[in-house]
Amino acid sequence: MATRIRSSSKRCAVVGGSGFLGRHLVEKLVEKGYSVSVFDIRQSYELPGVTFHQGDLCNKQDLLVALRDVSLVFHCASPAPSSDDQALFQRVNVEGTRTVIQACQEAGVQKLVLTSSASVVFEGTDIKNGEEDLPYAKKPIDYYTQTKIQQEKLVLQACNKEKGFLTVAIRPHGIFGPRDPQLVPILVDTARRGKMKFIIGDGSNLVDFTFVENVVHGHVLAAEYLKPDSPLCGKAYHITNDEPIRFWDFMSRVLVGLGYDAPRYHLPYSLVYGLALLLWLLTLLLRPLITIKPTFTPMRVALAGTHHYYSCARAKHDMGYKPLVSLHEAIAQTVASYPDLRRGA
Ligand SMILES: NC(=O)C1=CN([C@@H]2O[C@H](COP(=O)(O)OP(=O)(O)OC[C@H]3O[C@@H](n4cnc5c(N)ncnc54)[C@H](O)[C@@H]3O)[C@@H](O)[C@H]2O)C=CC1
Ligand SMILES: CC(C)CCC[C@@H](C)[C@H]1CC[C@H]2C3=C(CC[C@]12C)[C@@]1(C)CCC(=O)C[C@@H]1CC3
Repeated sequence: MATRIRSSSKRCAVVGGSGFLGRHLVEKLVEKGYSVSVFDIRQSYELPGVTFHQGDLCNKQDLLVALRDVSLVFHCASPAPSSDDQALFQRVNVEGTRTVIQACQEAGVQKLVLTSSASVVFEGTDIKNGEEDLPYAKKPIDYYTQTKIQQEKLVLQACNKEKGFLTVAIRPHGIFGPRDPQLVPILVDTARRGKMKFIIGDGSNLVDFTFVENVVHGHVLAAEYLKPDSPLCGKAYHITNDEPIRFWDFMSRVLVGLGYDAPRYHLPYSLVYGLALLLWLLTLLLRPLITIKPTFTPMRVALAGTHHYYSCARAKHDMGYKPLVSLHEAIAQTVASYPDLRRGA
């Protein structure tokens, strides 16, 4: 490891800071008096007090410039799960994370907080109140998750108290909130195309949806509690709203809030999963000729039709985590933030 440069504990960098979660995190850090550098392949906004560095996290030289004099790094960059590009996930989430770790060590960064995912233990079957010590999925639901597992292992294994390099992983689940490019837009698009009429399964499956501000709060707490003598070193933490909700109730509340009808008709889970699998195989076969982007992928069907909610008791115990915004309030704020997605808009 290279010679350490003394850096202020209030200087931090957010890798992936132009993204949905990253930008919310940057805004909170600025509010809390941190001086923030954003490192991302794109710049999506400007904010006083924030320095932007555009580059690919697979390039160590680019990273080193952004990490100069920084003591704390948040790594929340990833290709979008929907990209379904195996080589890209491997390059960015695995090789790129290795590069982020090396760059942090060379730049004398003391703390690295990774945004992992609760899905690293999910294999498409029920998880009820899952704790962090569940084994990693042997058959992850997609390439994205497969590389999130490898990424988390790399970051946690890099924790080294003797060398003064501390790491921790935050595992959120189903992040939503203002400016989210995934969950609400995909849901509304599906509704607008008349495909949100069906409930997959009996509709009783409980899932965690986590408001982005609570996810940010978990990251900030993790950074502040990560010290050589703290239990956080080299560990993973679930961060959720701590209010599991029926998947289809959540979808209905968002849809109805935006003026659409709630799904009503039930379809058997195994039928929909089987059809999604067939469609996925078909898209693979046809890929050289045409690109099809199915709405109901096997991954989405599994996420929509099974129980998967996680305990955040460890985060409560080790870093005093408590969600700041209730699910009720979070849904209201989210719905109000999308006037353009309202029915008829
Ligand atoms: N959205 C969700 O429901 C969940 C997300 N996560 C994790 O949270 C993190 C943030 O996710 P979101 O904010 O939703 O995604 P996002 O797609 O909005 O943000 C990711 C950012 O990473 C940047 N990025 C991608 N490849 C890069 C590269 N090679 N070099 C530099 N920057 C690069 C993108 O430009 C983007 O700004 C990700 O690590 C994701 O795996 C975990 C659980 C749930
Ligand atoms: C078309 C509908 C049946 C459902 C639309 C909603 C979905 C787009 C979302 C419901 C659960 C979400 C989720 C993720 C992405 C968006 C959903 C599938 C993740 C896969 C994002 C990345 C992660 O790390 C895990 C998330 C789990 C929940």
